[in-house]
Amino acid sequence: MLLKDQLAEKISQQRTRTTKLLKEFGDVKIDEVTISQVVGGMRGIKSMVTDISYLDPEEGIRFRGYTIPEVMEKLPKVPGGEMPYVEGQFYLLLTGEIPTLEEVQELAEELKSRRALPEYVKDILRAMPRDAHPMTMFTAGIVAMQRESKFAKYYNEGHFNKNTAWEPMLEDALDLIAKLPVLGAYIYRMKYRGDTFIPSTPDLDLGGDFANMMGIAKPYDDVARMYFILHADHESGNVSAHTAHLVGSALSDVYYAYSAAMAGLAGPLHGLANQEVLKWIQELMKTQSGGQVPTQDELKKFVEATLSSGQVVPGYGHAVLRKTDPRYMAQREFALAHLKDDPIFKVVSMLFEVVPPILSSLGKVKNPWPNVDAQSGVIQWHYGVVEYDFYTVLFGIGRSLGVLANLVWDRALGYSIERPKSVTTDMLEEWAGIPKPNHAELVR
Ligand SMILES: CC(=O)SCCNC(=O)CCNC(=O)[C@H](O)C(C)(C)COP(=O)(O)OP(=O)(O)OC[C@H]1O[C@@H](n2cnc3c(N)ncnc32)[C@H](O)[C@@H]1OP(=O)(O)O
Ligand SMILES: O=C([O-])CC(=O)C(=O)O
Repeated sequence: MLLKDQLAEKISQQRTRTTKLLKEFGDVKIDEVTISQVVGGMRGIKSMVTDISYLDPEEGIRFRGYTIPEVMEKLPKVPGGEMPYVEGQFYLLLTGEIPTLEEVQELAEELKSRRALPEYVKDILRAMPRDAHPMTMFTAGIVAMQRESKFAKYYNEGHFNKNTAWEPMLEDALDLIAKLPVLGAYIYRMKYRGDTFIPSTPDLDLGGDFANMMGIAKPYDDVARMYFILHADHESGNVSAHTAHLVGSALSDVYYAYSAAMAGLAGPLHGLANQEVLKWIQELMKTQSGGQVPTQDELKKFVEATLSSGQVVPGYGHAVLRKTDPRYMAQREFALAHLKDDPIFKVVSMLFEVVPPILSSLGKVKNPWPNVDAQSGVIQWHYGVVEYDFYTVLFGIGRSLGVLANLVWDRALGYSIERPKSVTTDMLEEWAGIPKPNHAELVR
């Protein structure tokens, strides 16, 4: 496979760099840590390494050094489509090189041969209560497939070797990336389309086949491609990527690591926010404006009511970004071209004007601007995926591209088991110079 040959070459170059850094410069300091960082979710601590993507707080994500518009322009496009091959994004993330059409098509063919979902996974999904959340089903489906792991087999047969461990990891990553769209579409059609299934079609690329299995006409194939490419990676500290890295660092295979990552993505402060945005807009449209597009004033009141009830405004704010998310802008551009008159898109656009000044006025929100989740659901809704519970599954299909590329590289570079040090509150107080509490004072 062209991908594997190119990757092998990159790995050998990168190993030299990492070995030199560790051997000759291992003691160089790159950060200092404060109490507020330790208590506050390790925000900003430079403690992980990845070359797959990098997030600048002002600019947003770059995939292997390329901005979103560059990726969209440079990756080979699917014939007859507006968007690039999703497979090309995986090629880029894994190797750092923009693939040729031939390289992407070879990878697409390879993935097609790995799509089949084991029957027992379908049985497990069917045995679950139909009202289980789609992310519960998605996560369960992934962990159930762990018995297929080629890495686990290689390890269990005693073949583990730091030089070759990336190869069975790559095998597992290819298998899982190929199967996730099938798993996602199966869950969708089982849960929301009365058990009517559409088989995978071998002549379609990953994004095109996903649209086919979902049963949604063009341009949903391009919507799927755009969605998966944009959600592929967001450097390594976000909850889903970090979880996969952590779990994988124990030499757990791709299935264990990615199902754990999906459990994190299912949290409302992370990936689930895209479902929350649509749910919240639906509530607004039902209760405040009788199904019509609300006025700016109604919108302001609704946002203020959300905040005063102690909830966050979903789709706004970010742990690292300090500007509007370029993934929001890329999807907004698509929406302006394809669904400009959609009433929900009008609300989404009005929120872009109304929410930031309100959040800024609170004086505590570090980023009042929208993130990716504020814009993705409306596009899905427009093309008929109105079951917003499902949106995080879409995110999970896309996120596999970056997270699994990282897991392959983790093994290629022999990264260690992750094990940061925890400290006690007594220790923090001592470092802060706070006198030890006197028992008599505490009782009073
Ligand atoms: C794909 C993704 O995961 S993107 C993020 C998706 N999540 C969301 O959209 C949920 C809404 N947003 C949020 O809850 C937050 O902005 C997060 C979780 C994304 C980031 O959290 P933090 O890094 O802690 O943000 P920040 O430092 O700005 O928080 C400071 C304060 O502002 C509040 N805040 C931040 N964003 C918002 C928001 N959208 N609405 C209301 N309050 C907010 C925080 O809750 C915190 O309040 P507190 O001090 O009373 O606890
Ligand atoms: O970077 C983060 O913390 C959250 C996010 O936007 C993502 O993972 O896509």
